[in-house]
Amino acid sequence: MTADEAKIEIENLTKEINSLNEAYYQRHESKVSDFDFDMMLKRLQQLENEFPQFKDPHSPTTRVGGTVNKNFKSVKHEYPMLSLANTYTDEEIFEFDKRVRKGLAEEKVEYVCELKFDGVAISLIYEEGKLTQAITRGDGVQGDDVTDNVKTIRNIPLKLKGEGWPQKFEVRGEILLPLAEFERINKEREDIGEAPLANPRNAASGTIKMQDSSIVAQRRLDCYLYNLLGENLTVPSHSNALALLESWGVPVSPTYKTCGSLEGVKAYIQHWENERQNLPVEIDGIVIKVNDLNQRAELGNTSKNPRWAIAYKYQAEKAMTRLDKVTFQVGRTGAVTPVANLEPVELAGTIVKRASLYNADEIERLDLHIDDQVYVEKGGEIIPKITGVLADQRSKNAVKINFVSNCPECGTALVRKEGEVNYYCPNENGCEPQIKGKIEHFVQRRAMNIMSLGSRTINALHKAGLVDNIADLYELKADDILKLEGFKEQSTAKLLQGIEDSKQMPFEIVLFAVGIRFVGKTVAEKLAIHFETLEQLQKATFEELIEAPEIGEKIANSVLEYFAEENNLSMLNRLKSYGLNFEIQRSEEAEQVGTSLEGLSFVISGVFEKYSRDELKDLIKNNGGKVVSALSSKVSFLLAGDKMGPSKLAKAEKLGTKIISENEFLEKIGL
Ligand SMILES: NC(=O)c1ccc[n+]([C@@H]2O[C@H](COP(=O)([O-])OP(=O)(O)OC[C@H]3O[C@@H](n4cnc5c(N)ncnc54)[C@H](O)[C@@H]3O)[C@@H](O)[C@H]2O)c1
Ligand SMILES: [Zn+2]
Repeated sequence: MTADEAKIEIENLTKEINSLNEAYYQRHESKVSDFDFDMMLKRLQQLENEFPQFKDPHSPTTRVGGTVNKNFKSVKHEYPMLSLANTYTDEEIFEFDKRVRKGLAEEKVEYVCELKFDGVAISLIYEEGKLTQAITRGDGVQGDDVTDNVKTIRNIPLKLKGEGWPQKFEVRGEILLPLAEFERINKEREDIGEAPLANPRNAASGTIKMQDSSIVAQRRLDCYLYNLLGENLTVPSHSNALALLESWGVPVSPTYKTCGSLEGVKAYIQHWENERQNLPVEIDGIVIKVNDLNQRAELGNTSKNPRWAIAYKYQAEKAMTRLDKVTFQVGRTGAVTPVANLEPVELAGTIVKRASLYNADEIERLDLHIDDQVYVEKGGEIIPKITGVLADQRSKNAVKINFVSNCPECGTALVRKEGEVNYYCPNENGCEPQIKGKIEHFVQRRAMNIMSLGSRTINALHKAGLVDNIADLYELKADDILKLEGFKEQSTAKLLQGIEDSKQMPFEIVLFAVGIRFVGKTVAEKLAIHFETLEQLQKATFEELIEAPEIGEKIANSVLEYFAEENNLSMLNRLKSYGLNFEIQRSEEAEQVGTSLEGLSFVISGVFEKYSRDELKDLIKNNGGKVVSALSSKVSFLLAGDKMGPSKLAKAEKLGTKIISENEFLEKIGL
């Protein structure tokens, strides 16, 4: 390689890696696989070693990849938060061990092996046994203060157990989105027609940087801690430090192991290579660390990594195959998603025929052509995805794949709303998959649970002209159903009974089942509890909607749009006339325990520390008080939490409504 060639390659790699880092750390997106990324970085390192004269002083090989975000207060780390050197091969583990022993003049070395959790790094600061600050890694020198968000993570202790902790210390670890939770969130996103989150790691890093802590709290993040730092720590080794953390109630994964030799390290790597499938969280490898803290100090750090540790990464399984074509699916909400149809190929023990392509931008980014050779990979994603295209193997006249401009089902021109990645078919009431999808959504187990109504029956009913929307279900007659193929007396009676039983479903389920965009199961529950009746929900203004707990602008707008549609109103009216529930059923057992609030009415606003808004609501009612949703001159108190809207405060002041805090309120009822 000539110097000129090296210069060009160094420049190109530097540029590309910087841009991948930016996507990864700022936008929580992986444009290439981690393996490809690591290989690019390694190549750059090699070239820089050979041609140091062309090395950019800010080269990504010398810096920790993350960045600091302007939306958070940035905090300088007391001790830099470094990255880890990584490898995918046994030989390099061997080399690492050799380097370590040489650096320690052939002293005896003990290693601790840990799982390499695939989430986001976090540093927690405890003072007097209390959690006072949580900071992201950022660029390694300074990070973002995300304390409010981290406090919502249930297994992170806000107060330590036991005693004898140093006055101030730091503990570092990884915040993760458990796989089950990742799947739950994606199921819910599917319910409301939103694109799924790509993988647990990117979802965790996106979540921890959210501005609204209440949304963070809904996503049940988890955390494992693995590093204790501070002045005047008396522990001699890392394994002692881990034991100490455990005794204080800090969540340490019990999977770590002390190994006296490289053989032990290798056995650990092998064990977890298979066993990791059974973990509730994702790992991307294991970390090997020198145990003795004095030896660590002797070895020291480079500008980017400690010299006393290395990560062994497992490679995601990958396969190459041919792209046959791209088909376009229309969902219940009208969202059109592209799917890659592949020549079947084996990947991680299963045969893969399809891969998700997410949206139009993804097709464009991959620059896909028919018959392309593509790489498919299974990461945290359930459906495999295309991670690369062999563009140089493409024939000259290959046909480029473009996103369709009309609905593949009904031909209507697709629309793309500003700020959204998806294209939609706007023909809500005339597009087959949307019509059937809405009915399927309504009857599913998690909604109205009419299990006698499968998608084949829905198809048949629709084809026979009996059912065009969910309200039509309640007008079905035995005679009509009996005319359908395969229906006898008994199956017909069962179907009608299932429909009849669904009338008992509570309001919050009905609200979810009717399929308002962005109103998933949890959101429907929140809306039902807050507004109590359909009538009140329907009357709610934008301001009143966003006042409801955990309801943001996007949901508020979608609810408003839904009720502005004449078709929806007449359908709701029909459902009401058939006897479906449109009012919350308050449990009668909620006993009244006191009368101290009799004759008083309350508006609750903001975020509270000790009780949720619903709990506060119950406390008011149980003590004889009344909760109302809007301020007026008749309201006795505004129970105000954090982050209350300024307009509400101004209104209360104008009306002369008394404002009380959570603590004052609790005192009032003797709690
Ligand atoms: N696909 C992409 O586009 C892209 C872009 C940038 C970075 N990346 C990936 O991210 C990596 C760089 O990120 P990085 O600097 O955070 O390195 P890293 O994630 O490979 O390793 C360092 C991190 O590992 C974590 N970790 C998990 N378990 C640990 C344990 N038991 N002990 C110590 N640390 C533990 C810590 O958060 C630490 O900061 C790259 O190697 C690449 O794989 C991918
Ligand atoms: Zn259509």
